[in-house]
Amino acid sequence: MSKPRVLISDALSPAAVEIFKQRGIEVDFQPDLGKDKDKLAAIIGDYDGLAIRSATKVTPKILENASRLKVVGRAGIGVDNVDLPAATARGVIVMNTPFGNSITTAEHAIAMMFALARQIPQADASTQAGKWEKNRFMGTEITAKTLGLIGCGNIGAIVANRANGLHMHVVAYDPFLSADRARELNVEKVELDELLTRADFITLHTPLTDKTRNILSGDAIAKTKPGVRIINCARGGLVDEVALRAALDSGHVAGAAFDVFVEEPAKENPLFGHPNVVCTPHLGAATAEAQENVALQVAEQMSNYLISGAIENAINFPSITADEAPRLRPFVALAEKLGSFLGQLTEAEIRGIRIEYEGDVAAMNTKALTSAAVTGALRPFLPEINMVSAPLVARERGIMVEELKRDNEQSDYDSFIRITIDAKDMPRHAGGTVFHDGKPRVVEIRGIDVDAEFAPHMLYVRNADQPGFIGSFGSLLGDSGVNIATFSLGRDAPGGDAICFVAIDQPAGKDVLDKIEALPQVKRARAVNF
Ligand SMILES: NC(=O)c1ccc[n+]([C@@H]2O[C@H](COP(=O)([O-])OP(=O)(O)OC[C@H]3O[C@@H](n4cnc5c(N)ncnc54)[C@H](O)[C@@H]3O)[C@@H](O)[C@H]2O)c1
Ligand SMILES: O=C(O)CC[C@@H](O)C(=O)O
Repeated sequence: MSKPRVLISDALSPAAVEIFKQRGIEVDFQPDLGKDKDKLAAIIGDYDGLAIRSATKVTPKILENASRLKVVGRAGIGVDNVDLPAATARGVIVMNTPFGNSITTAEHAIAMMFALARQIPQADASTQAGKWEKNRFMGTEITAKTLGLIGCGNIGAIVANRANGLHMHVVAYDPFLSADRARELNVEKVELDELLTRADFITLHTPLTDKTRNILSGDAIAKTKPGVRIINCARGGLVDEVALRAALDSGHVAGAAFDVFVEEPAKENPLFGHPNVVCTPHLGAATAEAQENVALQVAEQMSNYLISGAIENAINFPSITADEAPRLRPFVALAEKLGSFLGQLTEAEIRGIRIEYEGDVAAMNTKALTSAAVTGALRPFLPEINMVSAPLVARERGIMVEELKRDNEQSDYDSFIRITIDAKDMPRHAGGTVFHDGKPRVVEIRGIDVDAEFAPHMLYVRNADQPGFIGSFGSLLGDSGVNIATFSLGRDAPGGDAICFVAIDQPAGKDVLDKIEALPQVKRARAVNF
């Protein structure tokens, strides 16, 4: 059998090359190739593995040409340069290295805070220009100031630790930060509005998701303390750059230090040119130590997978042995999709996730299935979660994960999985099974029987069981140009609570959802995607 071949298309530490060679893998190291997407598309078909940082974009076009590609390894955390659904659809495992560069990135955020407080880049430029402007650069002390952390995961927690050492008071907004973890980190858990009004410095450490995009919007920036300084070493798009520029121009915001931008590479940007702005070109992870860590880790993980099939830190697949894989796969999909359905409906803090297994499925590898359920439930908030890290991520955030197994005397199905998300506002639950065709189906929502396959775009509607609803709902979708693919209905009693779960061919926009919610029988309407 020929040796597996790996392409490294970004500037990884050469330590990775050595690992691949030692493990008997052929390796091509072309550190600038990621910037040339046509050349990458032309040669990717020759490789079993692709090791990248952030410059290489793994697009559907690259994946179409990647006929033998089995694994993409990201030496770093964020996988937003990889089209995950396209990779998953082609059966390509995507791995990351969740912790290797966390300390380095936290240190960059702290360095940016000091650069802002003492205007070091500006003072350096002025001094080296021979100006000696001693009176121009009046700084601010960091000691006893309040640091507002938006996101308190791996990196946020390290920033909190360093800020405590600097005698700052740290307040944190993170819906997944438990009271115990906040105490352990010596941070005060607060809501976002309170953080905005209290913080002298704000630093962002969340992923970019639908819920965090523009978390510092113009409105949010307007609520901040006059003279606040803002640091973003997480992801471009968390802050509205145009609104921030206006707030810098007006003097409301005293300074901003950005490592990441809405468009990267950032050649032009609304923040550029402002005297109180400090920018770096996505250098958060750029230390020799972090790059060595992530390169070694990604090379080990990819080699293990290519040689023995072992899966570690995969974003899109659980750790499963070769024997179990075929039987488990449809139930993994069921657990993840049920979890994802409930996670997408949940806005409030999640306290617990319960997974009940009934019948044959109770005798399977429920650990992998529970990880799949937790991954699905938390991915709307934590897009980088994977099935390996899901139990730890839940534990660290104080989310209680409970597994119950029963025989199927009570159930109509050979195998049945029910998931309950216990959120601060209310519990939500749904159950499903896999039919002989191997397709996962939802068969119960809120205790009401339904029967629906999952589809990429769906509408979930809760309504009162009253005449006229189905007609007006169907007409509304038709008038809005939304085609119904499948339609599943259920109710608890005639004239009682009803549910409809509808697969649609086009995603439904907010305008359509607003119109559905305006129908007199409707209590709630949500778009969910799988
Ligand atoms: N600049 C760089 O070079 C660089 C390097 C490494 C990581 N990063 C980025 O830093 C970010 C944080 O990385 P991490 O390893 O700490 O991730 P993490 O998953 O450990 O932590 C992210 C935290 O954000 C929280 N969060 C999610 N949604 C939220 C919301 N709506 N409001 C508030 N908090 C929310 C989560 O609960 C979690 O605790 C990621 O976006 C990552 O890609 C950037
Ligand atoms: O590879 C890099 O330089 C950036 C890495 C960083 O953005 C990450 O998400 O790990």
